[in-house]
Amino acid sequence: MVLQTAQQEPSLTRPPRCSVASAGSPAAMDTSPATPLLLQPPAPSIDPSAAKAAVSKGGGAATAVYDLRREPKIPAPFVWPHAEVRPTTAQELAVPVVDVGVLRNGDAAGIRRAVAQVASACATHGFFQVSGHGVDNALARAALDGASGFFRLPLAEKQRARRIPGTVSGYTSAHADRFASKLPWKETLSFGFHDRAGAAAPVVVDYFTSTLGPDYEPMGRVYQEYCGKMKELSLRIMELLELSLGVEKRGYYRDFFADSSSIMRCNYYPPCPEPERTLGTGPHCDPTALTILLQDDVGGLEVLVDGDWRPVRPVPGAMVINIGDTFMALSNGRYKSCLHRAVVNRRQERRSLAFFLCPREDRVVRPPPSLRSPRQYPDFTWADLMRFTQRHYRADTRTLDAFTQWFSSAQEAA
Ligand SMILES: C=C1C[C@]23C[C@H]1CC[C@H]2[C@]1(C)CCC[C@@](C)(C(=O)O)[C@H]1[C@@H]3C(=O)O
Ligand SMILES: O=C(O)CCC(=O)C(=O)O
Ligand SMILES: [Fe+2]
Repeated sequence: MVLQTAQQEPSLTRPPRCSVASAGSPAAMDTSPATPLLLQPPAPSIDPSAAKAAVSKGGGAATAVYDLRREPKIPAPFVWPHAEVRPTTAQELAVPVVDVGVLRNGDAAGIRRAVAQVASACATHGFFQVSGHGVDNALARAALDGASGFFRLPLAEKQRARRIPGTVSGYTSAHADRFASKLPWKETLSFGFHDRAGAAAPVVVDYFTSTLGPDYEPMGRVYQEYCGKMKELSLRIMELLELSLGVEKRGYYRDFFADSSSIMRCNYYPPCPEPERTLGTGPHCDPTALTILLQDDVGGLEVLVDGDWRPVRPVPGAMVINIGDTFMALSNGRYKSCLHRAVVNRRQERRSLAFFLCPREDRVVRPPPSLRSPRQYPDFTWADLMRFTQRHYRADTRTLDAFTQWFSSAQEAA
């Protein structure tokens, strides 16, 4: 890893008043000028050996070089509080596999079954898996392998796509450019997928070619097609959620997301010499509306159910679905955003692709009339919540509550 001086994140006028802390998570983003660590993942199956940490000073900024391939134990910034790395219970979570293909062929009994499965999952832990999703294996495989190919590039090449401060797009290693502690043991590559009335401009292809060059056009095309399929699947799932909530206006959620500003995130979790002391992704609810997760066969996703962290076993060909904070607000709290995390292991790298469905930035998040009273959350836009998570608050187990307090106090003061 190479230490560099952090970019001072621009801050909005009124940072959150509340110094909310929950489950040991930081009250608000640590905006002190952290000296970020860049985690260069070991090539696969490298066993750590003797530690070598050299600290050298240059130009007034302290720089330290860690080589995670050699560290016998993980650097302090990656060590999480025990409360958050609590071990997993052995018992896997029985997550229903919902056949969403029934929506395409109008199978009334199948639709009733799917609606009942979704209602039951969302009334408890909020996770379900989907089959009949229409994403062919070759495309899913290409998207997963594309992620491996990118994360195996030399650090300097990946850094050409480094995250733009204050936004979610780009490459990050351990979020070391944003946080000074509880660093997640992962690298990520995120980019936007915007479509208007179902027509998607080649924004993903453009992202790869403009950020990384024309050689990355094929990779951009894979993810452009993949994101298009994810959006189609998201809208079918919105139909099932609508039916399961008894929303009187058919198409309310589907129309709400017809225009979208979604986020695609590739997660890469290198093997870790001390997996029991860190996390790949810390305990959180997704601030977004719906997450479609394609995971490889390694396993690591865990859901908090009745105080226990329960593994979600990868089901070949299925995709994992969970609702996030924005949909919790769209259902006026009827469905809860799901609390989950990702653990790492000693032996195997793990990849997961998360497609986060988000409304158009300026769309006001408001539940359908039949679910509106009493209102649990204020009207807000996705741009408001997104900026909150990118500039003021590290998304954790109670992001929407913290956001609501911050947003309401900012409105009162205005
Ligand atoms: C809007 C987002 C913020 C995060 C990426 C998307 C949806 C999930 C969020 C995240 C994964 C929740 C856990 C903390 C986080 C910082 C992370 O570990 O990556 C969150 C993402 C982010 O802020 O980059
Ligand atoms: O990698 C996983 O299994 C989960 C990742 C996740 O929750 C996220 O990126 O929001
Ligand atoms: Fe998540």
